[in-house]
Amino acid sequence: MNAVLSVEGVSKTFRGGSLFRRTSVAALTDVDLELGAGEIVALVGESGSGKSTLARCIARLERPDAGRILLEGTPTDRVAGGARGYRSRVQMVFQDPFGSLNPVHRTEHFLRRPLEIHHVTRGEQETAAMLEELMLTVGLEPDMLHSYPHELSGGQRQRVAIARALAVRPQVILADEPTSMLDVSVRIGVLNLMRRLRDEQGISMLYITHDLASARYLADRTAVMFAGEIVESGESLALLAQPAHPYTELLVSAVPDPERAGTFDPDARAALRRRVLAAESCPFEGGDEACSATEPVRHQVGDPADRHWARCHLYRPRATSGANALTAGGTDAAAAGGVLGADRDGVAA
Ligand SMILES: Nc1ncnc2c1ncn2[C@@H]1O[C@H](COP(=O)(O)OP(=O)(O)OP(=O)(O)O)[C@@H](O)[C@H]1O
Repeated sequence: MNAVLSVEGVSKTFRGGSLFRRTSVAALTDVDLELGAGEIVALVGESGSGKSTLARCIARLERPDAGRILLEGTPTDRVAGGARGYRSRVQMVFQDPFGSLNPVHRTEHFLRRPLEIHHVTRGEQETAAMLEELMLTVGLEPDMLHSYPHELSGGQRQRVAIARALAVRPQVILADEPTSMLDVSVRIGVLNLMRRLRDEQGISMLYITHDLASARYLADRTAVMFAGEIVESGESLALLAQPAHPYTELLVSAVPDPERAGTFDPDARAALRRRVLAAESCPFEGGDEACSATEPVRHQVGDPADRHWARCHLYRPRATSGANALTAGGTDAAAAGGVLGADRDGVAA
């Protein structure tokens, strides 16, 4: 598959502290990621693993210290039309639909502005038609163009934010936890909208989430971030059925599974999770020494068609995949309903 977006060896360290007590956080270390045309890739990992920093680097809101990001083979800072040209092709949708829409403006304002700034439409008639089309595309009544944000529900606001991103006809949408602040009942609608936009308009998406079940439901591929590195990646169904990195296993084991209650020890998992969150080096058994001696290489996992790999010294091929909460209900959204409803802490708790 030809990559629309390629992230190659990107690193980013934040430096801070006082003159006498410098601190630094390696938010991203040598990250590689590809997004194919019309592909949805989920980026999963716990809070602080570097997901948003990666999205912000791709959106040119942060500058990487090393590595490069290419849009159809062109470095992002050399894309025709400069920053505005790039932004018309790569749009970001943020987590907070409440904070991202200025309360003093009506919906129409949010959609009209990008049309005008990026010269998408010519003349009032074309603009009015486009405004209506955008509303219908995201499943909102055109009447709501006259509504203020406080008159809309959270789900409706996030649809307006998505319509605003669509206004410039982007090739790529970076969606940073777009459903985590929405009521459980409307999350699935927003995920279905994103899927429909990919199917109908061929838009590629990077979907950042804590919610593994929604990654499985929506994304063709899933990449797992741990402490600023991508430690595992593959077709979502294969990866989540057979997690190979111990960190992915830990995330999967946190997904509520009424059928398999008691198959893992919650105390042991909580203790491991505390070690993971405090970790500066690999906290998994035997990994620390091995990882500081040599970088783990990528191991292919399972069928090559699944493009599934993991980077871990502990990796050993397994004969069969094990069932877990994410494999129990097939791809049916209803089966995953309880899990799609997990809060940002639901997976991470
Ligand atoms: N502007 C900044 N200055 C200093 N440190 C930062 C900055 N932005 C992010 N960080 C740090 O970089 C690390 C990665 O943060 P990032 O927000 O990318 O993680 P995340 O996986 O998106 O987390 P969350 O899911 O909570 O948004 C964290 O340790 C964070 O504290």
